[in-house]
Amino acid sequence: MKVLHSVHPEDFKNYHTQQIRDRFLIDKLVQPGALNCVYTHYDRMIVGAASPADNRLELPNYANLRADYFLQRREIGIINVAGDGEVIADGKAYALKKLDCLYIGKGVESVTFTSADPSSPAVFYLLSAPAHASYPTTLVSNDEVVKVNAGSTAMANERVINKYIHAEGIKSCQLVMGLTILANGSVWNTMPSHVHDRRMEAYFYFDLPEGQKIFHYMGEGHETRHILLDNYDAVVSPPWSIHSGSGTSSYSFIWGMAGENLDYTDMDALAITDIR
Ligand SMILES: O=C[C@H](O)[C@@H](O)CC(=O)C(=O)O
Ligand SMILES: [Zn+2]
Repeated sequence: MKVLHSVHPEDFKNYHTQQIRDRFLIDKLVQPGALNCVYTHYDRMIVGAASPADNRLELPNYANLRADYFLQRREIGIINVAGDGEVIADGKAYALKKLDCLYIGKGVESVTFTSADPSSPAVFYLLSAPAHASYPTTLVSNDEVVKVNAGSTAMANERVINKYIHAEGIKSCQLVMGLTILANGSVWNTMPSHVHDRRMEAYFYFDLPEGQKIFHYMGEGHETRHILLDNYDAVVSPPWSIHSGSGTSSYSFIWGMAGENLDYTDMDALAITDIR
């Protein structure tokens, strides 16, 4: 499993384009018929994707983990962003339509992924953090999840925030996870920007039309840089970094965090006029 190491904010100021991409970009995650994971040293979050074709994919026991099985000391959040699929956790099957979320707790030994129709395969985005207690495996569909309206058309940031795994939602040890859908014509996410020193974050962009790009902004609020992303690219955000994006089209993205707490609202906002 590929490893991403942590970066100091003073060093980041000197990074050129390729260094930023090498240190923070997680691309080529989604590959037909394959499961890929990247181990980050930001709160030891593993970022992955499973896209079964006509095959069954298994969450592997990576050598990096030195564990008996993947979830021996970990929990995982799974969101499907494409065709209908199924996840089987220790023999129990869960059907996930697009935008449904499954949490699987520490101690589940076998996790497998399949697509209902190989011509319209599921794409399961995966986030896994270390866990020290076992919480029940829980499926929450997009129909039943808590939705929060944010932004406005005038600011080109009208969007719906869907919160799945957090202090008042699906119970977890440290994983916080959800997804945000931009309204047609809105292109700005997470603007005004914020940081949360107590948690890292990873963004995974999807439903970006072919030929379009995401400008994802990162860095300390007074020292920002950008990185250009494609559909199905993920990017890690260190605790000292803003994480905001604008697209050349509307899009959606999955956000996920791990760290000190499960409080979604524990954020320090920056005034738009203070961003440099
Ligand atoms: O810490 C929370 C995350 O950055 C996201 O939930 C923000 C987001 O989805 C948005 O404003 O659109
Ligand atoms: Zn955030």
